[in-house]
Amino acid sequence: MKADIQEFFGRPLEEKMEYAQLPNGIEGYGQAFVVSEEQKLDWGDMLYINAQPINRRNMRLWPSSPSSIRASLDQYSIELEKVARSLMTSMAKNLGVEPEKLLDLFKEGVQTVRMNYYPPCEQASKVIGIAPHSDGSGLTLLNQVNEVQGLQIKKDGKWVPVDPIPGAFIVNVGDIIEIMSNGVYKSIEHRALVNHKKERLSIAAFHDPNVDAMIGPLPNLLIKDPKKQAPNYKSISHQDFKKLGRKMKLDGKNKGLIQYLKIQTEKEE
Ligand SMILES: O=C(O)CCC(=O)C(=O)O
Ligand SMILES: [Fe+2]
Repeated sequence: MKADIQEFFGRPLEEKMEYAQLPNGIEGYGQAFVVSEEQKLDWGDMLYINAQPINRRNMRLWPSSPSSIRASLDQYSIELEKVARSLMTSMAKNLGVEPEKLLDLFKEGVQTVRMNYYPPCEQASKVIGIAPHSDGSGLTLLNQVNEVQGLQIKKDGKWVPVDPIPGAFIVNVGDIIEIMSNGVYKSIEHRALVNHKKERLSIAAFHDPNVDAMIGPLPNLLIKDPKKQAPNYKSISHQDFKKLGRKMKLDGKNKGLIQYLKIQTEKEE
């Protein structure tokens, strides 16, 4: 997977443009979160594909060269889905909820894969690879493809670098798990910086519930713990969640969709 994607991004622009995003779509080769003509663009290209369920795949936008890339993506998608489910099983247990209550929402779940390519930039400090955001997913498995540092997470108000460890995945809790766990698990705000000499690549696999799922605090969780009985987030259909998410430019976690869905308690105000 790593070698294939590295090769893909190294191909001439004309070839990559064969898989260019269609108007008003984000699937394919291009840039994410472009919502206006005026905004400053992130310093990176991406290839974004729908991976699961299989009927959501648009093979027109899956590169066919290098010749192994489709098979690699397919295998990658299947294996990562297993990892995500196993992590969610542990998370549900940790919440005191039967794993099926969470896993059922992710059955026939939507998985998308976003491959990021950040070219080097002489003036690296003046640009950003990917602007601060929390993932709108359930769970993200992030793979830093080469050993160029760039990812940072926000911890206690400060940006902390996450060093790439060969063979390791970074697990990001996304907004959907934050909502489903009623805020017990918090989605993580992160961004990617650009290196002034070296290119950087990453692959993010986003694991989302199935298209018909309702996104809201798990009812069983609310019943179980009397202290958590009040939902801290509004419930919304998965489809509306995605529609709203797409309209928002990446602008940190505090202004994102998760903030909009939060039910403010007096304590926090
Ligand atoms: O490149 C990275 O390490 C982060 C990518 C990312 O946050 C994303 O694709 O959502
Ligand atoms: Fe992200």
